[in-house]
Amino acid sequence: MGLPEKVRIVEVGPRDGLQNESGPVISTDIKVELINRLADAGMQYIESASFVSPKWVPQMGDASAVMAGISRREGVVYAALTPNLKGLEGAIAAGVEEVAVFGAASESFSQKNINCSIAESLARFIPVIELAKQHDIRVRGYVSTVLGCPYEGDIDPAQVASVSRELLDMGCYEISLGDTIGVGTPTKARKMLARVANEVPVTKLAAHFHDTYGQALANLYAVMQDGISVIDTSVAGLGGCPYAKGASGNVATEDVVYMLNGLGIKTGVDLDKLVEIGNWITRQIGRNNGSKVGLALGCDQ
Ligand SMILES: CC(C)(COP(=O)([O-])OP(=O)([O-])OC[C@H]1O[C@@H](n2cnc3c(N)ncnc32)[C@H](O)[C@@H]1OP(=O)([O-])[O-])[C@@H](O)C(=O)NCCC(=O)NCCSC(=O)C[C@@](C)(O)CC(=O)[O-]
Repeated sequence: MGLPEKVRIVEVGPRDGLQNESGPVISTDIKVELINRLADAGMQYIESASFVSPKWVPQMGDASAVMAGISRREGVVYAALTPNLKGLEGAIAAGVEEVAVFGAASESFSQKNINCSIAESLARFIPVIELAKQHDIRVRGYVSTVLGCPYEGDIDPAQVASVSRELLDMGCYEISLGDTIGVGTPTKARKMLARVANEVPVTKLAAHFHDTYGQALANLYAVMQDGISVIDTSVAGLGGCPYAKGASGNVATEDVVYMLNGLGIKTGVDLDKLVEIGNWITRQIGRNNGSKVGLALGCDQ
C-alpha cells in the first residue's frame, strides 16, 4: 500500500497527557493556554477535556471551564471524552462539537477503567451516540489494550476487531486503536491491524500508540505502510497509564511531526512552535520532556 501522502494528527496531550498527572490539579488557565498554543501551532484536532467522574480522574474535573476558556479557532476541532450520558450532557452544555467514547479489548481493563464489562460499555455507548447524533456531534471510538493488557497480557486481535466493528456499527465515524501500555512491536501491530481491517476499513482507523517501550515510532511507521493516516499524539509525550508501572505517555507529537517531515508527509504543523510548547508545558507541570526531538531542538529554550 505504501506511505500516505498526508497524515491527520489528533493531539491528545491536554486530555490523555494531563489526566494522569499525580501532583496537584493543573490549573484551568494552564490547560486553556496549552490548547490555544497547540491550535496556534497548526493542530487542527485537539482532544481538550474529559467529561468523566472527577472522583475517578481528578485532573479532568474542570472540563466545562476548560471548554469555556478556549479561544476557538475556525477549522480546529476541540473534542472531549464522554463515557456515558451524564458525560455527554455535560459536553453538550459546554458546547463541545465532537466527543469520543472509550471501550477496551480486555475485560479486566474495561472493569478497571470504566467499571463495567465490555458488553455493558458497548450497551452504554448506544444512547450516547444516539443523543450525540441528535445534536450533530460526531463521535469517535477508542479501543484500549489492542496490543496488550496490564492484567491479561496478550490480546486476541479478533477481540480488537470485534469491539472496533461494534463501535463502527453503532455510529462512531473513526476507531482509534490504543496500545495503552505501549507493549507492541511492529510485526504485532501490523498483524493486529490486518485483522481489524477485515472488519473496519483502514481509512476509518487511527493509531493511538504509547511509547512505554520506545516502540511507538517504529509501530507507527509499520502501520502507515498498511494505510493508517490518522495518528494520535501528545505534545512532549505527556501522559502515562495509572494501570501500568513505568508507562510513558503517548508518542510525542514533536517526534511524529519530525519523522513525517523527514518522510515528506504533510501535517500542517509548525515544529518549532510545538517544541516551544512542549518545553513550556513540561516546565509548568514540573515534568521531564518525553520528546527526543523536543529535547534536541529545544535545548536553547
Ligand atoms: C465511567 C464512570 C463514570 C463509571 O463510574 P461508576 O462509579 O460506575 O459510575 P456511576 O454511574 O455508578 O456513578 C457514580 C458517581 O459518578 C458520577 N458520574 C457518573 N458519570 C459521570 C460523568 N460522566 N461525569 C461526572 N460524574 C459522573 C455519578 O453522578 C455518581 O456520582 P455520586 O452520586 O456518587 O455523587 C467512571 O468509571 C469514570 O469516570 N471513568 C473514567 C476513566 C477514565 O477517564 N479513564 C481515562 C480515559 S480512557 C484512556 O485514557 C485510554 C485512551 C482513550 O486514551 C486510549 C488508550 O490509550 O488506550
